[in-house]
Amino acid sequence: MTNTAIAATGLRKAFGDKIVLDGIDLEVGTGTVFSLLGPNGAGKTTAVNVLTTLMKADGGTIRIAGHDVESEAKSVRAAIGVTGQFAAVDELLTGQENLQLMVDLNRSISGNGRQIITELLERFDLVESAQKPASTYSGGMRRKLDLAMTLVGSPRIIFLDEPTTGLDPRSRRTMWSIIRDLVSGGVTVFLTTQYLEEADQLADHIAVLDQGRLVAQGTPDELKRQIPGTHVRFRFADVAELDTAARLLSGATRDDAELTLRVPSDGGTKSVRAMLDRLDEHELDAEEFSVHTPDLDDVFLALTGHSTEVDAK
Ligand SMILES: Nc1ncnc2c1ncn2[C@@H]1O[C@H](COP(=O)(O)OP(=O)(O)OP(=O)(O)O)[C@@H](O)[C@H]1O
Repeated sequence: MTNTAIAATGLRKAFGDKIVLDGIDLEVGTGTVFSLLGPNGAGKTTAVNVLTTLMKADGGTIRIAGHDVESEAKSVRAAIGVTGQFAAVDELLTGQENLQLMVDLNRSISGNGRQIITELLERFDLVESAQKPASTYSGGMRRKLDLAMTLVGSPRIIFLDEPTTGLDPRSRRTMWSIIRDLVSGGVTVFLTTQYLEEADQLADHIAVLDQGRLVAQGTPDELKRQIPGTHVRFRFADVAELDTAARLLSGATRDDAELTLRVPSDGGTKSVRAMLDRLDEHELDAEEFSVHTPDLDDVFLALTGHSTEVDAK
């Protein structure tokens, strides 16, 4: 048994002379959420297509659940579920019929198909609409049905290509909690998103894709620490304390009106503890204390030189 669910090395893909994936290496641990983050057109869907055997890479090797994507495509397909941006949902069929179709198509199902459908409808809160055509569903319901259809065969590795694009905040949160439940059940999730908050919320590991390359990889916190701007903020009871603290902590900038000090820091426990110890030595007690890390929008801007704002529509 391997602890790596997805491993890709030197992944390359071009359309004509447009290089979309320019030598990508990535590794996703079993039972973790990996988020491939990038703006529109960065190559996220292409990466998913190549990893899931839907498209042939021009170069590189990919192993999914220990199987080589090229020589063992069938085993790879049996191990994965894919939910794309363009839902597999048939608008004319009801929710239940869509799920039944997946059951009928999925020869590997061992259990009772009817029971699987009932459980999925309940789990995704779709029981009441189960007999209605999917054309009457909201965007959020359609996404849920699409994911439910992906789960019919109980895949252990799931690819979610922009699962919440276009959803309202409430439906997005519902989808997040469904994804978290899947992961707590041991499922590995490969998630693409243009929403930095989504990657921050869900992912154990984030890779930032820009112009065919991964420009950064790490945990959300590691990424945030890579860029300048992380700082620790203290608030003191009076100006005298603020004065003393400002002398003790190097690089601090003060705000006399707010009685706060802002001290550049990597936000790590070691450096924060050192600051607190220093204040403690002089019997200074901050009234408020917080570590500020930039959000992922800042990270993207710092790493790629452009924001995702205009694209994240
Ligand atoms: N079959 C194809 N033929 C030619 N060019 C393609 C093809 N598929 C994708 N591309 C191009 O490759 C680039 C990456 O597309 P891709 O869909 O992978 O990006 P993405 O990051 O998923 O973006 P989005 O968020 O818009 O889905 C785009 O410039 C796109 O136009």
